[in-house]
Amino acid sequence: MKNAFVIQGGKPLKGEIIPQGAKNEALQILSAVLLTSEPITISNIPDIVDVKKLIELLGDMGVTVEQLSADTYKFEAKNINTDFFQSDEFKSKGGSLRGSIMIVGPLLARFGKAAIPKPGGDKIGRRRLDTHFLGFEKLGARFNYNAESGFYNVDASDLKGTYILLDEASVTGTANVVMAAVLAKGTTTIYNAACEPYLQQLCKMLNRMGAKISGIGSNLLTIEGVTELGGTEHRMLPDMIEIGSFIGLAAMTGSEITIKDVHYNELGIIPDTFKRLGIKMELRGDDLFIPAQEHYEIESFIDGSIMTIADAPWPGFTPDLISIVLVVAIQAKGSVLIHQKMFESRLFFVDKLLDMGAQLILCDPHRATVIGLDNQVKLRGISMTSPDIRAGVSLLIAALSAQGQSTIYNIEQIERGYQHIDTRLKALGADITRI
Ligand SMILES: CC(=O)N[C@H]1[C@@H](OP(=O)(O)OP(=O)(O)OC[C@H]2O[C@@H](n3ccc(=O)[nH]c3=O)[C@H](O)[C@@H]2O)O[C@H](CO)[C@@H](O)[C@@H]1O
Ligand SMILES: C=C(OP(=O)(O)O)C(=O)O
Repeated sequence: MKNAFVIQGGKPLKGEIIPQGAKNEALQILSAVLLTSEPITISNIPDIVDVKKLIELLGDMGVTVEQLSADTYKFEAKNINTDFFQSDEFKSKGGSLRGSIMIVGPLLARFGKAAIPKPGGDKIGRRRLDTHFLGFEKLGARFNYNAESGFYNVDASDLKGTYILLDEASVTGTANVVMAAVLAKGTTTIYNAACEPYLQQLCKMLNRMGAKISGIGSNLLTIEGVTELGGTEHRMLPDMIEIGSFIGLAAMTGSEITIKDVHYNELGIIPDTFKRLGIKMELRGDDLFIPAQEHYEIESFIDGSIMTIADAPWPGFTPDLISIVLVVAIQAKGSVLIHQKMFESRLFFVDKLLDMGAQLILCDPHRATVIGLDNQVKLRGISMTSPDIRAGVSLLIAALSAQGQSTIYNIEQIERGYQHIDTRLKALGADITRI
C-alpha cells in the first residue's frame, strides 16, 4: 500500500474545489441509523477511511447497507445481532476509530444494552469519555468493566429522562446522550450541550424521524422521549474543516481558489478567523472566492496588542482548524499567538515546520508564537511524518508552499478525513505523487 505523498512545492494553484460532506457529522448521522428499523437514506457521505469503517461496522452488526450512488447510501437496521458486540472483531474494528463510540447511545436506546471497546481517533492528548458515561448513567445505565475482554458492558433496560448537566460540552458525548434520550421515558434536559452544526444536523434529522428535541443550536436541549422512530432522508453539510483547510491552502500558496457551495451561514466564526490573519475572501452566491494574495497581514487587537487565536466550544473557533491557522500564519505579515486549549499534544508537529524554516516558538504544549515571514523567505521542502489528521493537512499545505521537494509519510492519517485529497488538489495544479 502506498502511504506517502511526494510534493514539488512552490506552484500556485488555481480553480474550483467542492468540499466533501462533513466527516464528524457523518459519524453521528451514521450511528443514528441504529435508532429505527425503517430505512434511512443519507447523501453527501464523504468517501474517507473513518466513514467506510463505520459503515462496515454497521453492516457487521446486521444493518442492511445499500449504496445508491457514489455518495448516497440506504441503511435499514431491522435485524441487529447484539451478540456481535462481544466479539474480537467488534473490539478491533470499533476500537480503530473515534466515531464508533457513538453507536452506544442508539444501542442503549433501542436494545437496552451495548458494549464499548476503547475507541481510536487521533493521538492528540488525553481524550476522556467521562461525559458519555456520566450522561448515560444519569439516564439510568449501569456500566460494568470487564478487564479480561477490555470491554465496558452497559445495561440500560429502562432509560428515564432527567436533567443532565454535562461536565463539558463534548461533541461526541452530547450526540451520544441525545441519541440515548430520544427513546427514554419522559423528558431529558441537557445543559452545557455541545452545539456544533454536526449536532444541529443530527437533532434535525432525529426530529424528522419523530423525535421531539427543542433548543437545537443552543447549549440547552430538551428532549421529550418517544416510543419509536421512523425512517427519513438526510444530506450531510459540506465539511467546514475542509473549507477552512482550503482557505488556508489558498492563502499560504498564493492561489486563487473558489470553494463551491460552502453553506456560509453554517461556518460560524471560521471565515472571520481567517480574515483576522489578513486573508481576503469574497462570497459569490454560496461559493467562497479566495483571490491570489502575495501578502496578508495579521490584524492586532483593538488595543494594539498581539492577536491570539484560540479554540473554544462552538460557536467558538473549532480546535480542528488551529493547526491550519498556525501554518498559514507562517507566511503572513506580523505575529500571532496560537493557543490550542483543548488538546495538549496537538502542536508538537511544529518541529517539522521549524525544519522547513518557519519562525515560531513553541511556548508550551498548548501555545505557539508565529512570527510571519511575509513571503520574504519561502519554506524549504523536507521529509516528514504526519502525526494526526489536521497536522497532516497543515504539513501538506506547508509542503505545497515550500521550495523544492517534500515527502509526507503516514498519509493514512490525512486520508482518515480528507477525500481523494491528492486527486482533488492535482486538479487545481498541485504536483503530488503517491508513493
Ligand atoms: C469524531 C469527532 O466528532 N471528533 C471531534 C470531537 O471529538 P470528541 O467528541 O472526542 O471531543 P470532545 O468534544 O469530547 O473534547 C475534546 C477535548 O476538548 C476538551 N474540552 C471539550 C469541551 C470543553 O468544553 N472543554 C474542553 O476542554 C476535552 O476534555 C477533550 O480533551 O470534538 C473535538 C472537539 O471539537 C474535535 O477535535 C474532534 O474532531
Ligand atoms: C481529531 C479529529 O478526529 P477524531 O476525533 O476522529 O480523532 C479531527 O477530525 O480533527
